[in-house]
Amino acid sequence: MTAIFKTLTDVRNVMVALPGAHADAITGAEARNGQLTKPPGALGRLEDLAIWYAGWRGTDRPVITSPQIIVFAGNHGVAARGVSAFPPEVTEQMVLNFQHGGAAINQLAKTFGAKMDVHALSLDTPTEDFTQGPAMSEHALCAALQTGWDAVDVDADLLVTGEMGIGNTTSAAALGHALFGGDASDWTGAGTGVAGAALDAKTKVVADGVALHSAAGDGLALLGALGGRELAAMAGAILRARTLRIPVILDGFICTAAAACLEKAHPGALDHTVAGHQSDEQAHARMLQALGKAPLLQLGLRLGEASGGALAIGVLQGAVACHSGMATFAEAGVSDA
Ligand SMILES: Cc1cc2ncn([C@H]3O[C@H](COP(=O)(O)O)[C@@H](O)[C@H]3O)c2cc1C
Ligand SMILES: O=C(O)c1cccnc1
Repeated sequence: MTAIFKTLTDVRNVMVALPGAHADAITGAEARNGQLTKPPGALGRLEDLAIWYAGWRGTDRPVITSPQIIVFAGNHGVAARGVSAFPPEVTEQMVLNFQHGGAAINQLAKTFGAKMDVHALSLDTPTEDFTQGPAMSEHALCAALQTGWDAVDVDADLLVTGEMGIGNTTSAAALGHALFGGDASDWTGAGTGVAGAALDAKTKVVADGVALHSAAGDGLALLGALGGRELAAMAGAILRARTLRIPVILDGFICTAAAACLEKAHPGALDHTVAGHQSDEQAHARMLQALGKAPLLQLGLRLGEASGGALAIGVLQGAVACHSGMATFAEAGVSDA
């Protein structure tokens, strides 16, 4: 299925018709898991992961051959408020770095055999400062969702979405606060290294933005009011992956905030996703908890770019390789209990 997003109604129409996992494949994978040459449960969470992956791929013995990583980049009007330790031009400079293979995510994509695509979204036109009005119009939001939707390789069998956008931890914090409540300080963190009075000012920007837009509407409306083009594109890609039954590994705080908008708009929209890691950005743990997602890794990363999600590809590859490649007790002639 493909879709053209002209208005948010078009997006909502897709969200009410999302496919689920294949029940037969789950049943088959559970049965196979019970016959593999290991004590029951000895592969811990890898067993659940493999069964989850099998369900979405529709086979009890899946393989992962074509992981895709997509990094979306966008610029933020709110960056003019001094909310980042780095200037906005770094967004475009890092896009060039991605294209030349020099960023952390390039090395991780290569390490885990993933195809990596980079999409820069209107970098010369930052979103509006969300303390003054909505970050994006409905038209701009839909265009960014569409970019993400179109970026997914229909032949991929695993997707990781990531981002680059100076100022986007402020957007993600505002979304967390608007979607899940609490105080602005619960959701606002260091990002690239903001501390002290600058962190207090960043927290106030988050509080002001959420106060202005708290009545914007559902998760999609809040994504438009407080998000950024790269966040909307990640949401669009995650949604497309769901329609294609491509499992998704979420990256850090910003990716999770974008994904959370989908879950809030339509509970269950993230059932085809796992949390790749828990970022060091202080509010990521809270956001994962609110979504009921237990991270696969916790390595103290606070980078974004899809880096934590990329590392988790290796964990999922390991889980699926064991599940699909191991001998059963009967095949190996090993006595079971
Ligand atoms: C050189 C560099 C590379 C990055 N790669 C990811 N980010 C990360 O930092 C930014 C978010 O932090 P804040 O909200 O504080 O601006 C995002 O671009 C994110 O992907 C980077 C940041 C920098 C400076
Ligand atoms: O968790 C993240 O994705 C993150 C944290 C800090 C800075 N950039 C990204």
